[in-house]
Amino acid sequence: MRLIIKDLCHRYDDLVVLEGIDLTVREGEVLAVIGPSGCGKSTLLGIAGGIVAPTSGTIETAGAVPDGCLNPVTFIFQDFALLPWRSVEDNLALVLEHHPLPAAERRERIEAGLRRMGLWDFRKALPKQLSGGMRQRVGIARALAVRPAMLLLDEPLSALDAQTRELLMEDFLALWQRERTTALYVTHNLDEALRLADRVVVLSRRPGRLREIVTIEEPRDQRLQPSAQAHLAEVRDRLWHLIRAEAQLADREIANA
Ligand SMILES: Nc1ncnc2c1ncn2[C@@H]1O[C@H](COP(=O)(O)OP(=O)(O)OP(=O)(O)O)[C@@H](O)[C@H]1O
Repeated sequence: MRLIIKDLCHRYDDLVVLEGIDLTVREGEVLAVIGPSGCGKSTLLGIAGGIVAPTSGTIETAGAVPDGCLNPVTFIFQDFALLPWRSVEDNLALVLEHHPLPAAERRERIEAGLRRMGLWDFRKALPKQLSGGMRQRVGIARALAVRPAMLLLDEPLSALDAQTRELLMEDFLALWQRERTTALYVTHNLDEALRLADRVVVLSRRPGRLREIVTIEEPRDQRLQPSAQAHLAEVRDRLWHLIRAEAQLADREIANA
């Protein structure tokens, strides 16, 4: 599935948050969105997922959805958004509850999701009994249980320590290798963007406008190899300069206000 955003603007009362965004998330790509704090990244994601109605502009989806897709556009959140009183398997069951599925298929989807994320042995555990990384794995397994056509990820690794983040990045890489699910991935972390994304969108300071789109040419599975490092370091520098310039301008605007 692809997502086509045209001339999108959004404001909360008098606060203009996004302006003139034209953007296509292509079929099967991982598009990372970075930008200074408060520039409207989460708002853009909320609009893409239909939970925030834009002030103006259009959002369309196009293209095929996977067989058995129950919810084409599915979120993965930073805080995992699990129900604390439900076991791991019941958190997965939750997203299937309102769909008329045969019991066997329901069980199969839950088991497949749990096994895929290495959670089968923890299916009876409550979220509080799991580490942060495991909880986010439950969040990912739950998202996958509906066989989404597009994932919307709002800083999914930012609540995790560096080591766990690394492991979860490997999980995402394996996921995208296997399923090529289209993804819009909001992050503050340049290393995550460089590791996971096909393209990186840089938003300006608020109101967020499209500042630049940078393509990362290296195949994802080769980005840790020494031969890729020089070019990735260049891309990183470029992204960092863009972000830093925007953040500095935002600071100056606040100082002069
Ligand atoms: N529901 C809301 N009502 C009013 N203002 C809001 C609302 N949601 C967000 N904002 C404001 O809109 C601006 C953009 O918020 P948003 O969360 O989209 O930015 P962001 O780029 O994701 O921020 P961060 O990088 O800090 O996570 C911020 O100034 C925020 O305070």
